[in-house]
Amino acid sequence: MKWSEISIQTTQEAVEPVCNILHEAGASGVVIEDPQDLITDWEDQFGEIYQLSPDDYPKEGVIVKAYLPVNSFLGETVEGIKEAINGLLVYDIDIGLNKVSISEVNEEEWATAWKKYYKPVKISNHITITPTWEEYEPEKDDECIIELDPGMAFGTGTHPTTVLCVRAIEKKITEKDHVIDVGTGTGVLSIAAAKLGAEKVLALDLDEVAVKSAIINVKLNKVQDVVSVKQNNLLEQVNEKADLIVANILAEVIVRFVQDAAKVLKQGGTFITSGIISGKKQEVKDALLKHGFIIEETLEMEDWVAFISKNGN
Ligand SMILES: C[S@@+](CC[C@H](N)C(=O)[O-])C[C@H]1O[C@@H](n2cnc3c(N)ncnc32)[C@H](O)[C@@H]1O
Repeated sequence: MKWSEISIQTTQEAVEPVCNILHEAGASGVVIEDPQDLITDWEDQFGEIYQLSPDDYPKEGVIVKAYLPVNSFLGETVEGIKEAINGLLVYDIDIGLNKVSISEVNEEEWATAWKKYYKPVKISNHITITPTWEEYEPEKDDECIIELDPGMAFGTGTHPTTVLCVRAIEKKITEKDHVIDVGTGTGVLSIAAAKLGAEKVLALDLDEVAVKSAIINVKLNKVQDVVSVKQNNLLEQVNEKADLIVANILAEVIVRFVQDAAKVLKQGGTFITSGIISGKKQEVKDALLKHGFIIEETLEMEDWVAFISKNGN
C-alpha cells in the first residue's frame, strides 16, 4: 500500500479551516509546519533582546501536510480538497499561495509519520475506531471499539465514504442479519456489522493485501466466529442469501454488480452503496432503480454520496 503526502502552502489565518478540510477528506494525521514556531526573539552578544515584528516572519507562510492512501479515490479526493480550500475565499479568508503539492511516501516513512497522528475517532453513534497502539477507554456502555492496524489496505475508518457506510449499517442492521461486505479493505465495515449485531458476515475483496489485512483485523477485534474473509471478484459465485449488502467501491464498479446484488439479497433486504462522488450520483441511482431497488435514503458527506436502498424484487 502506498501513501501520498499532500502539502499545502497556506496562511496562519487559513490553517484551522484547511486542517478541517483535510480531516473531513479522510486524512488521518495533519502536520503543521509554521516558521513562526521556529523563530523566537533573540539576544545579541551584549544581552540586548530583539523582538520580531510580523515583517520579520518568512513570507512563504504555513505548510500543512497530511497523509492520504494512494487508491482509486485519491485524484477525486485531492480535487475536492483544492475546491474546498478555494471555497474559503467566499468567507474572506486569506488562503495565501495555496500551493498544493503531492509526493509519494513509502510504507515505512508513512508508518512512522502517520502513527503519531492517528488517534481514536468516533465515527457514528456507537462506533469508535482506534489504532492498535492507542489506549482507549469507551466513554459509554454502548460504544463499540474497532481496533485497526492501518497502513496495509484501504479502510482506516475515517474516509467519508466509510463513515457514511458505518452510519448506514448502524441505522439498518438488525440482530441475526447475514451481511456481505463487497470490497472489504481492512475489514472495517465487516467488523462494524459484527459488533452491531450481525450473525454472519462475508467479507470479500479482490486484492490479496486487503484480504490479509482484513483477516488480521477481524482476529484483532475477536469477531472471527462471525466474519469470514475471502478473495473474490464482487459477488461472483456467491450463492448464499444476505439480509444486507454493503459496498464502498467506486460508482462505476457499483453499477457493474447492482444486478447481482438484487439476486443475492433477500426480498426487502438492504443494499448500502457508497464511494460515489457527487457527479456520479445519478448514474448509480439510475442503475439501482433499473434493477428494482427502492431508494430509502441518500446520505451525503463532503462530495461523497451513499444510498440506502431496499430490494423491491
Ligand atoms: C474504497 S475501498 C473500501 C474499503 C472499506 N470497505 C472501507 O469502507 O473503508 C474499496 C475496496 O474495494 C476493493 N475492490 C475493488 N474492486 C473490487 C472487485 N472487483 N471485487 C472485490 N473487491 C474490489 C478494493 O481492493 C478496496 O479494498
